[in-house]
Amino acid sequence: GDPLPNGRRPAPEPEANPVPPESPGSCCVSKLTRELNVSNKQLRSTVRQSLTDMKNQLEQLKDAMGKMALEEQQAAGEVEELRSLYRKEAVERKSLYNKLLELQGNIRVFCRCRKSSASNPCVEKTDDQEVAVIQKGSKKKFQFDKVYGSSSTQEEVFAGTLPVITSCVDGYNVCILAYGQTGSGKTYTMMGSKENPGVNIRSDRRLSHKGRTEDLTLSIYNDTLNDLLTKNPGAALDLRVQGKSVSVPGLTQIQVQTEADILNVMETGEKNRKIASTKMNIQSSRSHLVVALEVEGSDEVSGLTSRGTLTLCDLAGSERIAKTEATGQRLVEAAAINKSLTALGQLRLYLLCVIEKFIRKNLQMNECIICSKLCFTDRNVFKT
Ligand SMILES: Nc1ncnc2c1ncn2[C@@H]1O[C@H](COP(=O)(O)OP(=O)(O)OP(=O)(O)O)[C@@H](O)[C@H]1O
Repeated sequence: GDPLPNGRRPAPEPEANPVPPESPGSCCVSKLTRELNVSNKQLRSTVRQSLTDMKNQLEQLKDAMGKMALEEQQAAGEVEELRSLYRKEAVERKSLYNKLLELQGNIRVFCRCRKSSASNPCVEKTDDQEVAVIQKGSKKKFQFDKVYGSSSTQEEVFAGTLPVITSCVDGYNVCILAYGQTGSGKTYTMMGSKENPGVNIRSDRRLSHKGRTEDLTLSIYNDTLNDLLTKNPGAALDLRVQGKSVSVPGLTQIQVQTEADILNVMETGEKNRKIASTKMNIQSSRSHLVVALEVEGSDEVSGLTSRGTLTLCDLAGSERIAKTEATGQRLVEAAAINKSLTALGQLRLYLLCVIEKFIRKNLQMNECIICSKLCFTDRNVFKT
């Protein structure tokens, strides 16, 4: 520069950014900064890539969910279609099943033989539908819808009744009657023992598995109705007939679900049953025992519900009065028993005539055979 007035030269101007002499520490920092910048860039690019991938995946997920919703809608439609088909099939199956039972005979008679003893006439099962009774040297044969031999088990007899018992769940009313002379095994067949239960307990068990069941138990003694499940079993009840329905107002009704409930109801009923002795059997039951099971069945798939009643009757002994040599109260009982059994027989005849009329009208037949044993002629006279 130009010399100053005082002859001195101006001091040189300092540099705007003087570059400090590089120390070993600052060299390391700049290297690290560079590296940091590089990894920052890489990280940004990775994050950008991940975000793009996630976006793509979200799009795919959205597509998949849309497809699933569509498929679900279609599946729901198919399920509804299958449900309605099932409903139709269930109704058809029930109707065919029950028609089959009707064709086999709406009234069926089974015979269960007991082991013959020296004092009893010899009863012998000759085939599945025939028994022979040998008495005083002569042999008489009788036909039934089914014959159970003297070695038949409780399971076998129950299996024979099972098809009609199953109808109850479909809303049909079914009645099973045990009929026979005193000591012939009616109570054994219907009630059985704790270890080897009969039709009553087995059907109760079976039906309580299939639907909601309610038990009613009553006895009929000398034309008097007694509720066997009430705390006051001696009180007589009335029978009410309204149109086609018969009811006993005030009859105790107990809901049964478990096996313990069933046994409890049966035991209470049995305890309250009037038992008196006769000449032929010390533990002779002198009353008819009626156990009615009201079953409400519902199909969870189709939503259909039905209500049926299974009536199980252990009738009083059907022996002849003269044979038992009954006198006094026993004679009164025997007369009442025989009167009610005769009424039952008359009802059977009436029912058979109704069935015959129905068959003639619907099938236009002049002559028909019902239950394989009864033959009707044109004048409503029947022969066995
Ligand atoms: N199939 C059988 N196997 C074994 N024991 C039987 C059989 N049938 C009946 N009994 C026995 O015979 C006896 C009389 O049977 P049960 O009481 O069932 O006759 P019942 O027809 O009900 O008589 P009642 O009319 O007097 O009531 C009972 O001790 C019973 O256990």
